[in-house]
Amino acid sequence: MNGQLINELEELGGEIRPASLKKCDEIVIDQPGFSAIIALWGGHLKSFIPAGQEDLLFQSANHGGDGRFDRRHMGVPVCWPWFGANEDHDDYPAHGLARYFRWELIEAGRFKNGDVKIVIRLASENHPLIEEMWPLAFELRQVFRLSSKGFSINFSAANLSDKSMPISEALHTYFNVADNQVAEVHGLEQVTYVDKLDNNSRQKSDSLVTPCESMDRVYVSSPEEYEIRDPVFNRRLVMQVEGSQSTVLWNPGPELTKLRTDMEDDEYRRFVCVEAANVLTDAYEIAPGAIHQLKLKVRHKQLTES
Ligand SMILES: O=P(O)(O)OC[C@H]1O[C@@H](O)[C@H](O)[C@@H](O)[C@@H]1O
Repeated sequence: MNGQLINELEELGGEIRPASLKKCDEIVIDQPGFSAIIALWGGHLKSFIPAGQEDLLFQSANHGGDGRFDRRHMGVPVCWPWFGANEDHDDYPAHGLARYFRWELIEAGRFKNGDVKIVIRLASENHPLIEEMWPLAFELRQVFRLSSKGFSINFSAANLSDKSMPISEALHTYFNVADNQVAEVHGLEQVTYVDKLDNNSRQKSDSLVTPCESMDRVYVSSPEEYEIRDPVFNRRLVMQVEGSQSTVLWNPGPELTKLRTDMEDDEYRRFVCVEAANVLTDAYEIAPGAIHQLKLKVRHKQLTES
């Protein structure tokens, strides 16, 4: 990492925490209104804590294994260029490659209004293993905008190859909730979803989602705004998306969590994954030379605040 970037980061009240996760650095930003951590391993926004509040993002106490494709459940994993299992290679990791490689910091600064701006990049040409597993050249960027009101991620993918690139993807956010039994997801009422825990049957419901447990749903053609209400933390987490046609709602519940060696038995109680995605019928192709953007904006508000 070059010295100028480190100086720019320090001017923001930021620092590099060396070799913190999977032998990669983390960027730590400490501001009067919030603190945030971006792990360069996988390009995860790992933590975002507004002043005086609980983290908006969950981190598992279980660090998973040390292998490249062992996961740690936390923050905002980037699932790209495929979501779920790889259709052609059953030995490839679930949810693509982007979350398993080291991203690089390329910019640290501020937007005009003073919000913190951090830009990171993952280019296939820098990783021989990516080129072996996914022969179409690409460059990914995440532009993080961080302020006391919340965070946004502008994820972009450029197809640098001369072939169409088939994509299914998600910003697989692990939201931190005090108790999934009373947390509620609003805004997906009357939207058709594919229920992966019920033979991929298509369902629709009139009501908000609660408790947020033992569910694995893909809402297709979903709206651009939805939210989590957390009565214990007394807050709403309002999500606005662009470039995302699907929303995935996931919580493994007690039985599936017990079967996992990479999550503690009771941790399912403390997160809900609400994922800005393009999957199933919303999967798409990026034309040669084209760029696709997926944007997620998360604002925290008090429960009664409009
Ligand atoms: O890869 P992770 O972080 O363990 O997440 C796994 C889950 O991710 C969800 O997005 C999928 O819908 C689930 O089917 C899957 O089990």
